Amino acid sequence: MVSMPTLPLEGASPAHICPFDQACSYLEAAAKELRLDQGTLEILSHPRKVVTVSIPVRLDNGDIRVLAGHRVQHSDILGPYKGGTRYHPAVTLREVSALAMLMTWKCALLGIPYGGAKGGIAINPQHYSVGELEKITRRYTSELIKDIGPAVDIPAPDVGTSAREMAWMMDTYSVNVGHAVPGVVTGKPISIGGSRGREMATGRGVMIIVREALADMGRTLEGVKVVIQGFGNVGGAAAELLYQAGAKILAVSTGAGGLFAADGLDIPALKAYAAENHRSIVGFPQAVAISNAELLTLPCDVLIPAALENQITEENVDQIQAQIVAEAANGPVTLEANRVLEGRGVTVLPDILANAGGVVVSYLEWVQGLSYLFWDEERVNREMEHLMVQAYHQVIKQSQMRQVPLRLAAYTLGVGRVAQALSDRGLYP
Ligand SMILES: NC(=O)c1ccc[n+]([C@@H]2O[C@H](COP(=O)([O-])OP(=O)(O)OC[C@H]3O[C@@H](n4cnc5c(N)ncnc54)[C@H](O)[C@@H]3O)[C@@H](O)[C@H]2O)c1
Ligand SMILES: N[C@@H](CCC(=O)O)C(=O)O
Repeated sequence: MVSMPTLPLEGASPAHICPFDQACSYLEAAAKELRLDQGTLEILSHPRKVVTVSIPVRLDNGDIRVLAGHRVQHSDILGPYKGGTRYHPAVTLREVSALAMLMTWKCALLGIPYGGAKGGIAINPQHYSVGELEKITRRYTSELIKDIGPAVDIPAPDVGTSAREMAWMMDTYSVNVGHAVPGVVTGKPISIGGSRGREMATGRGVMIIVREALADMGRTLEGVKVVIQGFGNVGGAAAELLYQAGAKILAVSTGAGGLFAADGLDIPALKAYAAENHRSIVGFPQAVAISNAELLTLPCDVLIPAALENQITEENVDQIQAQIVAEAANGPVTLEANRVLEGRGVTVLPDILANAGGVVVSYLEWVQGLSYLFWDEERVNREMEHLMVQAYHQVIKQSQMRQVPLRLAAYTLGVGRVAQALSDRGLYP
C-alpha cells in the first residue's frame, strides 16, 4: 500500500466522502492491475504543483472579502496541464486535487496531448453580482499568471463557470503579458477564438457514449427512458441531444429540485422556460415536481448524473433501478456504490470516458487557435465523435481482454499510457 499524499483538509465533500482518497483508490486499483512499480504509483499519486491564492475583492456594498482560489496541476507528462475552473461553495483543495487527477487519466484515455489540472474558488456564484464575479475572476487569473499559459496550463469551464468567465480570464492574461493570447483558455466565446460545438460538446459526448453502449446491447436511443440529474452546461445539452435522438427524458433536476413526466418531458419547451426564468426549472407546467433523491431512484434505462460528486452512495445505491449509469459528472458514484452497481451487472460508463467530449473539443479549439484556422461545427462534431467512439471501443476491448469492469478498463488505459510516458521520459529521480 502506497502512502497517499497529505493535503490540507478544509471542509468536507458533500457526503463526507473524500474525493481525493477515492481518486487515489481508483489509481491504486489500476496500478495493481497493470503491475506498476511502487515508485511509479508514488509519483502518479502526487499532484506536481498545488497553488492556493488569496483573492481580495471589494463587494458592491463596499465590504472587502478575501476568497481562496486553488489551481492543482496533477501531471504534465503528456503535455500542458488541462482542466476546468469550478465556482461552487463545496470546493476544497482535496476536491480540486481529485478532479485534477481525473483530468490526467481522461486526456490520456482519449489520446489527446495534455496532462491534468483543475481550479476552483469556494463561492456560490449566485450570491455575487456580475461585476463582482468579473473582479474575482480577473484577480484569480492575475494571481495565477505565472502558472498558466497556452503551453503550460489551459483552464476551461466547469461547474459555475462558462464562456463568460473564460473571456475574462483570456483578457486578463493577455493584458498582463501584453498581447492577445486566445490559447490560454478553452471554452471561450467564438468571437475571441472559441470553437463551434464546444458549448454542447460534453453533452454530445455523453449522448455518443450512451448510444454506443446501447448499440452493444442491440438497442438504439429511440424510446429509451432517460433520467438526468443536473440541467446545466452538461445535463442540459445531454437532455437536448438525447431528446432529438428519440430518447424519452422522464426526469431532470437542478439544485432546487426535479421534474418528472411519465410520457417524457418536452425538452425544447423546458429549455425555453429555463431561459426565461434565470435558469430555474421550478414551476414548469407540464410536469410533476420531485426531489433529487426521488429522481435518482426512478425506474429507467439510463441514469445520467450530471451535477456533482458523490450522488450515488451506499445509502441509495440499492434503490437505483437503471440498467446503465452514464457518469456525465466527475465522480458522481462513490467507490462503494460503484462496487455494488458493478456487482449487480449495471453498466457504469465511467466519467473519464462518458464526459470527455468537453475536453476533446477544448483540444480541438486549442488546435484551431494555434493553427489560425477555424472549422465549421460539422467538422468539430465529426472529429470529436471519432475520438469518443475510438476510446469507447478501446475501453470495451480492454474490459474483455482483462476481464475487468469498464471503469477499471478505462483507468488501466489512461494510467498505463501516462506510466509508459513517464518511463520513456525517464523522469525518475
Ligand atoms: N462543463 C464542462 O465542460 C464539463 C466537462 C466534463 C465534465 N463536467 C462535469 O459535469 C458536471 C456538471 O458540470 P456543468 O458544467 O454542467 O456545471 P453547471 O454549473 O453548468 O451545472 C450544474 C447543474 O447541476 C445542478 N445541481 C447542483 N447541485 C445539484 C444537486 N445537489 N442535485 C441536482 N442538481 C444539482 C445545478 O443546478 C446545475 O443545473 C460536473 O461534475 C463537472 O465537473 C463538466
Ligand atoms: N471541466 C471539464 C472540461 C475540461 C476542459 O475542457 O479542459 C472536465 O471536467 O472535463
